[in-house]
Amino acid sequence: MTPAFELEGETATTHHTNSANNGANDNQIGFKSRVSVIGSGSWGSVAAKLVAFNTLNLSSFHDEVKMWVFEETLQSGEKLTDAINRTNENIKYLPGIKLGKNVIADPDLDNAQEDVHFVYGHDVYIQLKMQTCWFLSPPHQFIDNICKSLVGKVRSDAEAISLIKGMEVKIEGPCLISTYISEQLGINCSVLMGANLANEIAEEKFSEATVGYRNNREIAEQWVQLFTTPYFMVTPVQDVEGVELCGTLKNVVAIAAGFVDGLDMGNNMKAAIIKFGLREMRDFCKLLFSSVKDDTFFESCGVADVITTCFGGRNRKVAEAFAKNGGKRSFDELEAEMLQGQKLQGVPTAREVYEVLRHWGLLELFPLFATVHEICSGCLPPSAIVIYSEKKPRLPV
Ligand SMILES: NC(=O)C1=CN([C@@H]2O[C@H](COP(=O)(O)OP(=O)(O)OC[C@H]3O[C@@H](n4cnc5c(N)ncnc54)[C@H](O)[C@@H]3O)[C@@H](O)[C@H]2O)C=CC1
Ligand SMILES: O=C(CO)COP(=O)(O)O
Repeated sequence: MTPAFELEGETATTHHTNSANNGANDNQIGFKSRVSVIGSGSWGSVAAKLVAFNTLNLSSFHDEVKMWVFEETLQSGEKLTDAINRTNENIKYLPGIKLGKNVIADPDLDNAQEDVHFVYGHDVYIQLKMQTCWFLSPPHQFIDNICKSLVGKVRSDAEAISLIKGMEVKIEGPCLISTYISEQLGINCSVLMGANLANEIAEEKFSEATVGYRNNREIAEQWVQLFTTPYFMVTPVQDVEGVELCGTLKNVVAIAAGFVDGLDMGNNMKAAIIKFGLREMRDFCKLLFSSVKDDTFFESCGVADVITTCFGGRNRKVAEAFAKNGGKRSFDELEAEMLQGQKLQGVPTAREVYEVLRHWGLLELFPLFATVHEICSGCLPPSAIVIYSEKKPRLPV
């Protein structure tokens, strides 16, 4: 389509009204959606790269992708945001990878929704439902503060997608991050999960992912379009809870796999852990949401993510070191030393799952999940991943 209308220096995609009937034909104006990425860790940066590649080619989106950065000062004295904008690389969390010139790092969360006035100011019919798209990718322990600082600032028809693997535990029970975002910001929130080790996708090695959506297939298709590249294949699944819980719970299984590696117990044992883990993932999901579909476990967000994280993820790696040290060095210490600012999700998730299960009196039914937390918190030695008390097998066999 020939661009015919200039707005603030940018071309819109459809027809313009003349000044005499300004307003009368406003509903013919197509607006471009703007994408903001909230979070700039290794995965947030890769996600920005994927999306920025697509916004350049999709006429319905603004080229620019703003990426909110939790500001920090690098050892050189330079601010991380300045370094990203100077080099077009996230030199701390994803060094060596160009993000795309249209990715703009910004430390001010308010700027992530700056087009609100732009859109209201022109009082137009919104052709695209997804006028402002967000996706949120900070580690889950930080989402609370981020949402609080966004409350009341996000337009209600914005669409969000969460890439966060984790969950919130409230007094009344567990709460999915996507639900939490929806409740806090009053917007719809889909999820994207999958076997997605960030460093591999950054190097454009092939990977699959799953978009979990609630009921709007059209929105899901837009997310698929925004993320899909020749090396990143995205499948929509109408099971937001199943997709998100798979992404969340597999990190606990990966910690167990790391213990097995640290204890040099072999690949067969690790495969057993993966099997037990998948079973507990399924049971936990169904306990929380009977709507969760069996097929979801066979998508990238399910078995594929468990496998890749149990073999190549950070949770596995740090848990291996923890077991090798006989549990004498804490996860916090090892995480700081080995990951240099990157964050593990498996340890806090294991604690959260444990709290939920204890609250419901169901710990006995989830021996793998329970044992992982008890080891992480120092109540049991790493070897308890197989042998619990009195040398009885703790795993369900
Ligand atoms: N890295 C990966 O391979 C993948 C990660 N994920 C998920 O993506 C989410 C984000 O993880 P990553 O991008 O890997 O992060 P990361 O672990 O690489 O980096 C840590 C991030 O936390 C931020 N941060 C530190 N303190 C903060 C604070 N007080 N408030 C807000 N942010 C703060 C840092 O700026 C940095 O962006 C997690 O839920 C993770 O499970 C999902 C798929 C792949
Ligand atoms: O979620 C991930 C891969 O899909 C990343 O896992 P780790 O955080 O263990 O690296």
